[in-house]
Amino acid sequence: MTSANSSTNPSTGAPSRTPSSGLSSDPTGAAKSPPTIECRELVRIFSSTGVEVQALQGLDLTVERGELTAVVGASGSGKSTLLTILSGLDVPTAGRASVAGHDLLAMGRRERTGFRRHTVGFIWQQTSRNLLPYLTAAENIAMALIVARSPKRARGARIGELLDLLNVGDLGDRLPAELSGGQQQRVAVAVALANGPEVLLADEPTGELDEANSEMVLDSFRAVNEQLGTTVLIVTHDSGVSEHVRRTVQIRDGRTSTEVLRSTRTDHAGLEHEVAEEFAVLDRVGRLQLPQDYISQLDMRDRVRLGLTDDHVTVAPVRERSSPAAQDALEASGTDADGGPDAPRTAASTSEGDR
Ligand SMILES: Nc1ncnc2c1ncn2[C@@H]1O[C@H](COP(=O)(O)OP(=O)(O)OP(=O)(O)O)[C@@H](O)[C@H]1O
Repeated sequence: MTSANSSTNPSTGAPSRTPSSGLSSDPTGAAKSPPTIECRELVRIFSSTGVEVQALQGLDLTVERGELTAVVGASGSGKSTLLTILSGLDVPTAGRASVAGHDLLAMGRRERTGFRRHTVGFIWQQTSRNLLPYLTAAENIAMALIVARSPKRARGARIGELLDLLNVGDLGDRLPAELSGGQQQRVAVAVALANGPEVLLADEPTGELDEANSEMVLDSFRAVNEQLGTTVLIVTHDSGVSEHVRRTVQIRDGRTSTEVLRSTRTDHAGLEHEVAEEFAVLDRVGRLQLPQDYISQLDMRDRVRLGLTDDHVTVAPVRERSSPAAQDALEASGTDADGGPDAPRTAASTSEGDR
């Protein structure tokens, strides 16, 4: 089921903290820290040889401190563009973006360098891009500590801690070529954590790995998130990643379209169950994207009819009146020809009962 995520927490049924809405008010009234990542109406236009490509088309995204989030989307949907902006490697064309209190559009060169050195850690898809091939795993981490100007005397202990945290404690003396792809990525996570970043960003970190290695790497992200409290954002085209994170945001055509939130619920017998619920993202001006399969199934095109009831909104296809055959078929099925009051209920709903 897909519903707009504007008011309840799916795991408790209580008023939620609405992760995608961008609101930072706490329903309990307690003061709440600002989101670690916040994007509003983010636009990135690339111009090359006279052709403009809108990679991001007004993207909204809010990630609270300490969240572990995956951003998934098809090839070309804008995932890497978003990540290079959040890591300070690229600057958006318009909109607002901030990470750990740094305004990514207003940052000067010096702040940007400091931001990349101390605030964010980055993991690339290509295992070979993350590690220096002629240094051992431990030396790669040491190099990152030197760049971060970590005190020399603390480095040995920190390297050991990071290798243990990433479950590669016994592999510190190996060169990257002597490690499996999954082990290399786990060392890469350790390198990215060396500067003690508030935010860890990963671009397709499992893209070159088989299933078993992917699982291990994703478990490492979870361990880092839970044990260090680091905010983690992973972008991937692999929708299977959503099973490893509590929150998955789907990007379509440069904008966030849906979110899957996973939670643990306890039944009457005291047994715990993982529950995943899908929500449509409603932006600040009321726009949402209907899932493509809903649109196809109901053959919705160009315009739809909206209806407001006490507690939900309906979206119904508009049928052409001109075709008598279609009219007959619709009447036979008990559906109003123009998608009026008898029209079937469709995807978009803000009904409390639907959540
Ligand atoms: N430097 C660039 N110059 C021109 N167009 C670009 C540039 N970078 C990205 N694009 C375009 O922007 C769009 C989004 O690209 P992006 O790499 O962000 O998508 P993606 O979702 O990460 O795709 P993939 O999963 O294939 O890596 C694409 O149409 C791409 O061709």
